[in-house]
Amino acid sequence: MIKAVGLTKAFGQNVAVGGVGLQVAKGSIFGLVGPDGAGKTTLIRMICGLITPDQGEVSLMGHPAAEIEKARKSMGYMPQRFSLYGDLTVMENIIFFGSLYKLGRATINQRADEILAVTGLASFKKRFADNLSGGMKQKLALTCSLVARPGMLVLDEPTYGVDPESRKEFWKILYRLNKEGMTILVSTPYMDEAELCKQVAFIDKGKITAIGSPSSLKKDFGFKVFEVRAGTRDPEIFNGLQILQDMSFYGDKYHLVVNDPAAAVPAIGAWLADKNVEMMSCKEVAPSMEDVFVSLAEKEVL
Ligand SMILES: Nc1ncnc2c1ncn2[C@@H]1O[C@H](COP(=O)(O)OP(=O)(O)OP(=O)(O)O)[C@@H](O)[C@H]1O
Repeated sequence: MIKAVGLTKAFGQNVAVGGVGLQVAKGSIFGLVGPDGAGKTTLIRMICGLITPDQGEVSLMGHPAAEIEKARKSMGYMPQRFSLYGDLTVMENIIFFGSLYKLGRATINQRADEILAVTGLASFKKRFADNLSGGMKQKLALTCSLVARPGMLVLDEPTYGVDPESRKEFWKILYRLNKEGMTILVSTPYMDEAELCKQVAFIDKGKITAIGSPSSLKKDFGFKVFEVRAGTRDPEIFNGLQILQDMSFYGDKYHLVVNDPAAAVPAIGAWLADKNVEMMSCKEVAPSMEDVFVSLAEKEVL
């Protein structure tokens, strides 16, 4: 459904996206996953034909860049900052966006009822958008993006800053839409959302570092991960440990990615003992998406 080859975009000296290629298959939920500033928005905007790449090409639903307008008709796009009208009600916003697609009022009303039932906003039709919670605003933005019944939906960080419960609800809606046949490309900085995608492309500093299903990315991960609880919360306590490949710190536990699992437990124990820090537990765990991403990201010296 989406094919991008060698996409590159620089802003002055800053290469926001450098030579990115990816393919999103029909029926997929494809996650573009990476931290703030990684290049997700720039890449999505090139894919949607909203900015012109310096190099590279996109085809959407078989239409090359020159005919991208044809593909746009069957594509929904929810930008990072979706412009809802705060002084219009939920229903008035939907009518406004539906009329942009030249849909008649009867069609908009019928589709609104269907989509509002899915997005859980049916009882808020008359509420002003300004008076919705953050999560509900995102659901309304999604509803507006769906009113044209796109076959493919592109969402740029739709759950950024939304509370965890609302994020879960939002993803349930995406799953339901996908089950009904919609192809979804979604960007996110959240690793728990990466786990929910059928395919994931990790993006870091404008480059794709890996593409695959969450299970294959974890299966192909070449290192072992040890979860350590220790009598300190110093995020830098393991800096300099030789077997250490990468590390993530979660407040009360460390995830140490190591290149020599046989030596890991004694080496970690000796390291902490040397610093007079108690090792409360140390066990091998399955790698998380975050472990994989951190290890693939450009290395900074630990
Ligand atoms: N219009 C622009 N002019 C100048 N620099 C830009 C512009 N748009 C993006 N950039 C820069 O390109 C890089 C990638 O930004 P982009 O917004 O694509 O990343 P992102 O992964 O979507 O992050 P975020 O979630 O923070 O928006 C950043 O360094 C950003 O400052």
